[in-house]
Amino acid sequence: MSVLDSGAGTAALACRDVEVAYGAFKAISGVSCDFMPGRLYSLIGPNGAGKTTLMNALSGRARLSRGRVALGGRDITALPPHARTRAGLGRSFQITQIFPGMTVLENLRLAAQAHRYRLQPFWRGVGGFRGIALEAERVLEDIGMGSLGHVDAANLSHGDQRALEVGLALLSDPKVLLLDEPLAGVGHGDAARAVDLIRRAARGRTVLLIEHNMDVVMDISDEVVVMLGGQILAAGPPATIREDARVRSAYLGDGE
Ligand SMILES: Nc1ncnc2c1ncn2[C@@H]1O[C@H](COP(=O)(O)OP(=O)(O)OP(=O)(O)O)[C@@H](O)[C@H]1O
Repeated sequence: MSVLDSGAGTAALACRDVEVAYGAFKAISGVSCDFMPGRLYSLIGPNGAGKTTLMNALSGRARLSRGRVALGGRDITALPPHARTRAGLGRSFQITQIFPGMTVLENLRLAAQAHRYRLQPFWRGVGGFRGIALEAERVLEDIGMGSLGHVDAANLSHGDQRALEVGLALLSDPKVLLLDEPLAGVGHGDAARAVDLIRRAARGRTVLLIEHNMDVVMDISDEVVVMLGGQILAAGPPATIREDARVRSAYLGDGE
């Protein structure tokens, strides 16, 4: 099913006629998408195409000048980012949100605690603390960093820091996960591990990924959404996108 189809069951995340304007300049306009449950989507396009702006519009970090966003059929257009997270929309944290001077496990525990507190502000008790510790340890294993729990987060390799960022996003167990360039700065040797992590993170959830590495995009995606000039140029399975003449001339054929 194409991301541009509508009315074919409830999308995990959807937007309709979304526009984000900075003054007179429309960074994105007329963007409508359905991201279906359990599927992995990559958002591609040349620099300045509007990929990050669309992701910000979905996560609540960019103000819409027009359009709607829905999560599991519920209109979340008016919700701020933290309320969208609580509703099941996760986004990978930026590297600056990892606390250096704290271990990997402490970072995960702190994020788990913050998430629980947002869900239930008057949450208390030893059982709760135990739950947090278990959640942090589960995610630590999920991101393949079981042996690095006691390492200072500041001393992690770039690849491990990106993996920890994904782990922080997984603590809220989101139904939909937005990942903005999770492979950025990851060395060639770590890329296969990062791809494996994304695949595992995608199990049972919808993932939307911004990624510049075309080999990874074509390998990992169920569907590829191509943006150009603030609009969606094409969307479909990797094989279809690879053969699309408009996409080739706009993007794939431009030497990237
Ligand atoms: N806060 C802002 N104020 C003004 N213009 C902005 C702002 N944020 C983004 N833009 C502009 O909106 C357009 C889309 O930017 P965006 O970052 O979404 O593109 P992108 O596809 O993510 O690019 P890249 O691959 O380089 O990250 C660009 O022309 C950019 O300069």
